[in-house]
Amino acid sequence: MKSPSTCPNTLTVRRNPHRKARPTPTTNAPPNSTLNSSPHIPYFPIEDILSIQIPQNPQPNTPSIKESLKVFLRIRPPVKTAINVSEQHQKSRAKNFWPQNPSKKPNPKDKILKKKPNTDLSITVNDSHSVTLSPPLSLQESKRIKSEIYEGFSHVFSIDSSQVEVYETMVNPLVEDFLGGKSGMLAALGPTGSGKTHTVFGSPRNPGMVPLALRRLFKRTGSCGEESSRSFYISMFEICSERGKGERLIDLSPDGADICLQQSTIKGLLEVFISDAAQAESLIARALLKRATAMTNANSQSSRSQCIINIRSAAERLDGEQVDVQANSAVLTIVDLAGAEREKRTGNQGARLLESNFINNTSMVFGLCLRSLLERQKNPKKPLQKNFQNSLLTRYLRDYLEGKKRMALILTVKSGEEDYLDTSYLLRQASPYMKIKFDNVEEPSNYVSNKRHFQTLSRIEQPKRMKLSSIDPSAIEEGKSSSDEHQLPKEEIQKIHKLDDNVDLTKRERNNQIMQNFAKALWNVLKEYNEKLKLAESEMRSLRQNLNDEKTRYCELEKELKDLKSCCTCYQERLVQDNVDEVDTSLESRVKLEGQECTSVDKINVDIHSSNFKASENIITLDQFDPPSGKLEDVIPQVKCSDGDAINASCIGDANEKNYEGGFEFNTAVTQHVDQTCENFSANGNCAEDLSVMTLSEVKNNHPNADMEGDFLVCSPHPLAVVRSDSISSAKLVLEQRGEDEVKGSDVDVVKASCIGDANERNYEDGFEFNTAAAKLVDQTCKNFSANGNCAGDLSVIPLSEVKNTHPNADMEGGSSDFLVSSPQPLAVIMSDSHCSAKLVLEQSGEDEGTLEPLVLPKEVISMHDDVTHSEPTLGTSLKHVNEEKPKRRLMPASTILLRDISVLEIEDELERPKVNKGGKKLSADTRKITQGGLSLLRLLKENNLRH
Ligand SMILES: Nc1ncnc2c1ncn2[C@@H]1O[C@H](COP(=O)(O)OP(=O)(O)OP(=O)(O)O)[C@@H](O)[C@H]1O
Repeated sequence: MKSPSTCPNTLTVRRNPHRKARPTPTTNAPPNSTLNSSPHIPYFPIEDILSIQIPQNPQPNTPSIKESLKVFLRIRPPVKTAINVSEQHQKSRAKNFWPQNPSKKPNPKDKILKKKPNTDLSITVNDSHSVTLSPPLSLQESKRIKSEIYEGFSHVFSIDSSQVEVYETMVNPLVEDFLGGKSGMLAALGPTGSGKTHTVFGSPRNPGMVPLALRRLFKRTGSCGEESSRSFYISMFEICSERGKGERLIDLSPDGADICLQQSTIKGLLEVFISDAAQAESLIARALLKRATAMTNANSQSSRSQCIINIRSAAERLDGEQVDVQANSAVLTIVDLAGAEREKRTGNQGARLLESNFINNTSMVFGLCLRSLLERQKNPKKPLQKNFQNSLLTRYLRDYLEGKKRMALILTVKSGEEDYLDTSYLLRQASPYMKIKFDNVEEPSNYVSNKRHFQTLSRIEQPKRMKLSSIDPSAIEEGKSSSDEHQLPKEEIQKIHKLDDNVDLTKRERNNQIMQNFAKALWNVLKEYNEKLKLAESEMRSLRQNLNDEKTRYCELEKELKDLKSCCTCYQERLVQDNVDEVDTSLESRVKLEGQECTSVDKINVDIHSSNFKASENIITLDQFDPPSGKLEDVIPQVKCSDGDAINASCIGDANEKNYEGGFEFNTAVTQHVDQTCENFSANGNCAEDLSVMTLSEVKNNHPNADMEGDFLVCSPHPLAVVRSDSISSAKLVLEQRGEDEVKGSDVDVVKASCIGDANERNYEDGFEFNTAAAKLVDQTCKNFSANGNCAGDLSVIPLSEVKNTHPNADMEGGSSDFLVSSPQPLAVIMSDSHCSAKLVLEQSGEDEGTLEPLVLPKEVISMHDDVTHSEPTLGTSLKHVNEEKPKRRLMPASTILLRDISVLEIEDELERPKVNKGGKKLSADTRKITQGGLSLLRLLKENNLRH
């Protein structure tokens, strides 16, 4: 046994900063302007508000209210060793039945326990602000733990301090503040059995803080000395563990139903109207009976839940009636936390142990919140940890734990040596709390600043007023059975019924305040936006001005450019170059030329680039021309190969300068045919195609290897094309059908063909004959190919030299001067530039492409040209020479070159010749040269010539 005077050899002083609390505010609450004011609601001072310049930051001169968190320490006197737990249980059972009968006098038989002398105390009070904690000798020796001094407490209550003393020092200031309109919270913390419940609720003989506060609230005397007729609402609930897994809220009021926490608000919590202390104490006694308690090794009646009591004032009106000023009334909250437990000491097992965990966790979260608040106050940049989210208790007390509302802590510890560890743990944990300051807590609600008022309002809807209709009968009934004194007076009930009328008034006033503040904030925001808007507008105006300037400059430059272009002679060439560049990219797959676009075949706008055209207008619409006199088939025998029904054709016609009309006649015929074809094709919607026109010379400029001269190309690349030469000595028609569907199973009706016709001046008809034959051959080939449906292909023109390079096995003649007009997928027509030879190469694209052997045109077709070959040997040779220089790509068959010289055209002679067999059969030298179509064409040309 250690002597109390014995001091440890070494001493550690744990210093806490000095308390900087302001003196407790005066208890004289300012007059409640809200309640005393007339019910008339003033007009909304919008003008005044708008003229207000709200400072962005608080005035530096305004002193900020800083209050330290008040931390009190109470030491429970040591329990007499003779008292065992069961005896203690017997004793403490009375606690929960408190007050059994407030009128009942203390039983003189009740023994007052004599305290053991302080022989084995681990904690001693140094003064009203500090204590010394001494480890038991065993620990001092074995673990070399030294004594520690804890100081900085708001007040340390001596071991034998009475409840009243504690109340007066610790709670009464809070109560006075509460009456003055300030909310406040007191929380009791400490290890199990240290006296938290005793301090908060006490016993019938030693009423704790709650009953003492209630008595104080109702004992507030008026100026005449009589008791005031104040009234309050009280609510109580507990948070307990639900089978160790979750947390559960229980309303402890007599008629409490299910409640839940939403944000920081308890939904469904009943508030009971109380008008006198006895009634209130009775309610609390009944609530404590409901509270979860259990016997542990450390406490015979250990609280197993966190218990929260809220007292809210019902404001008084001048006429003496009470008004529910829930909107802005203060709340006094007292929290009795379940004590932290060490398993070793409590011996808890099973469900009890789970409860222990819940209790310890809650205490830990509560402590973490306080620490986080402290760290935030040390370093405002540090974010406030959201620890409060981890338990219902801390969520509910969030405003307090974030320093928005005042609170005080009462730490309870046991003084025994065996309690050293518990005490030490608590004091170490709590010692930093004293540094916590409240610098922005709410002011009394009737003279609050706007900001603080908002903070108050964040909790205003938290408690719900209990419906008297539901509580009264039970409360009065039960009150009768326990104590007649605790009945709610009927007059009070009647009074309360009248309260509802006044609630609206208060609410409206409150709304008014909210709106005013809201309007101010909104006005400031709007002002800022207005400034920004003005800035943006001026910026936009200058940008718009810049844009206009730029536009004007652009227009001027464009105009200048146009003028320059019109003056510049090389512009035309450049234009051609540009157009042909594009053509170049598509030559591999099709003949695609740029030019004027038309939306339908019926309205073909031909953009004439050539100055050879004498037409005064630059735009000539083909449909302006008279229909041709002859049938198209007469002019273009190839048409027959598709029977005219399902032909999707590309027609190319050439005409030279002199025979312009003839050329157009021809083209008109072609166009008409195309129209007709289109009509036929309109069923599958493929006819809406654009036509374009450009000179072949333009193409040639960009494609120097293309064997063309001065020709015109009017084309609708998809799928119609009309190419007109500016030389009447050559004409070409390309008939083409596209689309996979047409190919399949087609013989005559559905033809997938690529037909190329060449004709020179003299052998024009032959050329068509040849092409007709070629087309037929292709048709035939297509038929062969239709089985695998690969016949859909575009036309392209490439020189045979290229084919030779890539297809060395191809049986072709004419060397590099040959042309290949091909439908790469899968048809290819290769035509020689020599009249004596012509070839058709059938080729399948894709992987098989290289494996197919070129298809040689039947002899009878080739032989058609023999005469021509013989008659024009030099031209073929010369062409070869030309092509050697330009080995690459050519758009038109070389035969067109052979036909270029209009001067050798003997139209008269040609007209005299007999018709050619359209089937491509070999005819006599005199008759086979000109077909009926050729005759028509030549007739037209002649007529045109004659006209000129
Ligand atoms: N200051 C005191 N004076 C006399 N008795 C006290 C004092 N403090 C506590 N006691 C007694 O100690 C016992 C335990 O106290 P109490 O139940 O209040 O502890 P607790 O801290 O609430 O424990 P728990 O956290 O387990 O609920 C009670 O019987 C109580 O009457």
